Amino acid sequence: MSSMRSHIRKLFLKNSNKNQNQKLEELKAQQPTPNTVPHGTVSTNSSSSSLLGLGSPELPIVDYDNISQIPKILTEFPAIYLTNHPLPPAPFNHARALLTLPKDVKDKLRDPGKSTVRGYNNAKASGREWWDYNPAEGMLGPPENTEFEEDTKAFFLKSVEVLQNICRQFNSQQQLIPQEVIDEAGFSTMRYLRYSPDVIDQQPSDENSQTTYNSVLNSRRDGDDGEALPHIEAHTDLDILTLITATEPSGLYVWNRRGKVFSAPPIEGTVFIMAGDIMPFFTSKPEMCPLAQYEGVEAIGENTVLPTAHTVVVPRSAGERYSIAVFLRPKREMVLHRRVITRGGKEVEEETAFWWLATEKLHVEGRKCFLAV
Ligand SMILES: O=C(O)CCC(=O)C(=O)O
Ligand SMILES: [Fe+2]
Repeated sequence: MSSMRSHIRKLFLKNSNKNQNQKLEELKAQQPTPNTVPHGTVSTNSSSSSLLGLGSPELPIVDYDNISQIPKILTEFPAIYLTNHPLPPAPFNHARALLTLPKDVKDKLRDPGKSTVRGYNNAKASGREWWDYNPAEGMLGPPENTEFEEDTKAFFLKSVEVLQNICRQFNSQQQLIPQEVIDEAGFSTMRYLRYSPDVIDQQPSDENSQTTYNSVLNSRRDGDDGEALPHIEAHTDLDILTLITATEPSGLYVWNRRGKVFSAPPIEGTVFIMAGDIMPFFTSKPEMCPLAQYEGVEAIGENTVLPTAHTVVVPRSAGERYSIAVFLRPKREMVLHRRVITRGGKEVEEETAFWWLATEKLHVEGRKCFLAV
C-alpha cells in the first residue's frame, strides 16, 4: 500500500505545475490535516473495517440523515462516503455487460460527433474504456435492451437528486449554489468505466481511439515490473459534485488540499462523493471570485470547497475494476462570473459561462478534465 501511495504521489507531482504547488503551500497554513474522522457524522464500524481489511477508512462515512454537515466536512476532507442513501442498486451488471460486448458492437455505440461524454470510448494505452449516458443528447445504449435503459436512467436520476440535495445544504445560511443547479439536471452525465489489462492488450491499436481526445487521457503508465497499468491520470472533474461507486479491486486515490493522499476503496452500501471544479466559484470568500483578475487564489477561504484531485491505478494482477460515476453539472451556458472590463475604450460586462471552463481546461497541463468534446 505505501509503495503504491508513493507511486501515486509521484504521479501527481509530475503532473502538477509549480503554481499549483505554491498554492498548496499557501493553503497549508490555513488548513489542518485531520488524521481522525469527525465525531457524530462518521461511522467506522467494524463491518466496514473488516470489509476493507485495512483498519478504519481514511475518509469520513456520512449518514444521509446528516447531509447538512457535508459542506463543512468537504472543507476538511477531500471526499466522503455516503451511507444510508436512497439510491437503487448500482447497475454494475449492465456496465459489465456493455463494456465486454464485442468490439464491433461497442464501436456502433460511439457518438457520430466523437463526443467523449456520450456513448462508447476507450483509452487503450491507459487500459480504460467507458460509456456515457448523456440525457441532453440521448442514450446510445445497446439496442433493444429496455432493462439496461431503465436501470441506467433510474440510477442517474436518483444520483442527480442526491447530489442536488447535497448542494441544497450549502444554502442554509445564504444562497451559495444557484437554485437552477438544484432544480435542473443541466449538463449532468453518467459514466460506466472498465479498467482492464485486456483493454491494453487489445491489438491492433484502434484508429478511432486517438482522434477524439488528447494523449494525456490515453497515456501509458508502467508498474514496477515495466508492464502497463490500467489507470486514469490525476485530474479534477469538470462539474459541481461527482458520485462514484466501484467494484473491487480498489484503485481510487484522492488528495486533500495539502497534498496528502487518501486511499478510497469501495465500501459496501456507500457511494463516494467528491467536489468538482465549479465548487470554488460557489464557495469562495464573499464577493470574491477565483477567476477575478486580482483575486485568484485570494478568493479561496477556509469555507471554500476545492475540487478533489483524484486518480485510479489498478495493479495488473488485481483483475478488472468497474466503476460508475455521475457528474452533476449546470447547463453549459450558466454564467459563473461577471466582470466589467474596458474594451475599445468602453466599459463592457464580460460573462464567463461554465462551458468556457471546459475549453480553457484543455490547455492546462496536469489535472486534466476528461470532457474534451
Ligand atoms: O473510475 C473511477 O473511479 C474514477 C473515474 C473518473 O475519475 C472520471 O471518469 O473522471
Ligand atoms: Fe474523475
